[in-house]
Amino acid sequence: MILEVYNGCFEYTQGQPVLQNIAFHLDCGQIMAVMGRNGIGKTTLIKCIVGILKWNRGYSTVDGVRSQVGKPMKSVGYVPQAHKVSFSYSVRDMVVFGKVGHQSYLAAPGDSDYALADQILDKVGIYDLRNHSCNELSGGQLQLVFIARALINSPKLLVLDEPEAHLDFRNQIRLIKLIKNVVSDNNIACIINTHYPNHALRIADKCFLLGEQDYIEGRTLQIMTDDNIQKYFGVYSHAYQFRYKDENITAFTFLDEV
Ligand SMILES: Nc1ncnc2c1ncn2[C@@H]1O[C@H](COP(=O)(O)OP(=O)(O)OP(=O)(O)O)[C@@H](O)[C@H]1O
Repeated sequence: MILEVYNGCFEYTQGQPVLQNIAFHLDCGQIMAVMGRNGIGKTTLIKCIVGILKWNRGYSTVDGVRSQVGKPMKSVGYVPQAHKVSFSYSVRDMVVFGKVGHQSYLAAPGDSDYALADQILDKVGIYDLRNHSCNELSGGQLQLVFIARALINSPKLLVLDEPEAHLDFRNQIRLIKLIKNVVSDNNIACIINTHYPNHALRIADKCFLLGEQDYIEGRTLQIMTDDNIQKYFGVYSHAYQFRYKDENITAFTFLDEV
């Protein structure tokens, strides 16, 4: 087991809980999609797991180590929600400095760090951008840079907050294939916050559906049902199945709001 959340509770304002008695675990090689309405607490959950926020009650561990505010965990590769901000670094430096960040602040990156960064940039599909300044990138390109940066430390748990937000269709597909490959090739685990149920159905072993009063989690196909979509999103949907390249695909069409 790589991640365990035990009875996690969190509130920003006393008496107004956002997360209540959250409990689940994730094994190596598994991907979990976290889904729920806007403002329900998905990012808050992720921030508690990576130690940006402190659980009010309960705890979480990654690879047996409890998350602690102010102590970034080397075993976690965290990619926050994309914000278009200015970075004058080149793409390569941005990725390499992700590694140095876990070493002494005096440590300068070496040739092997840059070689590794190039390898990861190639894997993520943005090798050609390696010498561009991050300031020149689109929101989607910058998002891919941050994913490469998260991968440079060989994390055991990859935590992605709406990574597809700025990506076009082709890059969305490339990203979910990349996540699936990175997780299985390295036998790591991944939590992904997403507003795309079809992505969850395509890559997630488990789903976590967060509601106002409760949550459900379990195997993706058991959680992502028309009834649960109606209950947790207030939307009528229709799930359909088909085969593509020897794979059984399940996908949703949204029909109307409840
Ligand atoms: N720093 C903060 N202080 C007080 N309240 C906050 C803070 N950050 C978030 N909240 C509130 O906590 C709730 C959960 O926010 P969170 O960002 O976790 O939602 P989310 O499910 O990730 O939303 P979205 O899908 O829109 O990204 C929201 O009501 C939000 O307004």
